[in-house]
Amino acid sequence: MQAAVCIEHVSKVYTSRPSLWSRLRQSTPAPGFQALDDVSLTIQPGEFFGLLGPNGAGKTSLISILAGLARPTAGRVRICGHDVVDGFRDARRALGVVPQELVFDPFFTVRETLRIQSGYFGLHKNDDWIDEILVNLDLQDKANVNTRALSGGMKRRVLVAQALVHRPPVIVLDEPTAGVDVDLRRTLWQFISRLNKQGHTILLTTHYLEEAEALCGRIAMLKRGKIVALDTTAALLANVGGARMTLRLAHGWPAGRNAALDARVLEHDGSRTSLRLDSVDELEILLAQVRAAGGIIEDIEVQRADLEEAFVGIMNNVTPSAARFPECA
Ligand SMILES: Nc1ncnc2c1ncn2[C@@H]1O[C@H](COP(=O)(O)OP(=O)(O)OP(=O)(O)O)[C@@H](O)[C@H]1O
Repeated sequence: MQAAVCIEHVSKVYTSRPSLWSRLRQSTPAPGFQALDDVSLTIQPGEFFGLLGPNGAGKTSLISILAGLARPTAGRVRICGHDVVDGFRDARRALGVVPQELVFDPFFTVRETLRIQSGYFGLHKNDDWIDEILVNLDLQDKANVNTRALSGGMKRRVLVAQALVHRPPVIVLDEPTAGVDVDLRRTLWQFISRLNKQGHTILLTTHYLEEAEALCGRIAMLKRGKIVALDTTAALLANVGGARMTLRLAHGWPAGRNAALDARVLEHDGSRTSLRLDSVDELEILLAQVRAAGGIIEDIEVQRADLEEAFVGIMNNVTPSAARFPECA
């Protein structure tokens, strides 16, 4: 089966143009900034795939390369078999991108904006599908409203609609729910999930890890431009074990007293320290070890492990990741 998205050994280095001052001084130009470092991953048709990472990890850089807005410094990307550089038009036609930034031409209504976008793909009688998108995104009342008169959340709906006008088999959503109310989130995810069930491949970046956990079948995590985890959501959750225990300690964590205990630490946050708990049976043993190490426990909270756990653990190199890089079909 041909991959929906195939990313092979992609690197991206942003080179800064030397300033006039440094050129006059004939000083050496600053080295480029490596935003992506040998990234490889394959997304199969029909997958709901999550791309996660902290701010600046390289998610938008990767999406820009997918969309043909930036060129990789090394490596290649194919969308449904089309190279994003050599076969730009076909690759772009196979892709619908919901960008992070709200950018609109302020002179057009919502319907005009969607008709113009359809025109870019040679679709001149697209109103039936445009109407369907408007209804599904609860935008039908705004069809004839100028985009500049829309609220931020409404504008984001229009961005989603714009990405879908040409019914792309692959839909990329770059933080689509940032600054969006609960209603739109629900409407948006219902619609996107339905498109996914109809066979569309979805690539989602988000900082809302509970959304990624609920929606994505597989997840890749990026850290400083490198993939540090790539697996099914279920496997990533299984790696973090049973639960997280958070302790509030009177004099902070007794670091360096018990190496095995230190290795359990997921996160320190002021007087609170979170530990990995593999099973409930361990609770009493760990509490006894903390006390024996000199920790004075003031409060205890136990939570089931979630994707946030996996994310924090992997980013802090605590949780083993299962990075596998299958070849593209
Ligand atoms: N045009 C550019 N020129 C130079 N550096 C850039 C450029 N675009 C991005 N960067 C840098 O590349 C790194 C990755 O940025 P990118 O926007 O891809 O991260 P991100 O994972 O999408 O972050 P966020 O979650 O904040 O959106 C950052 O350090 C950023 O400052």
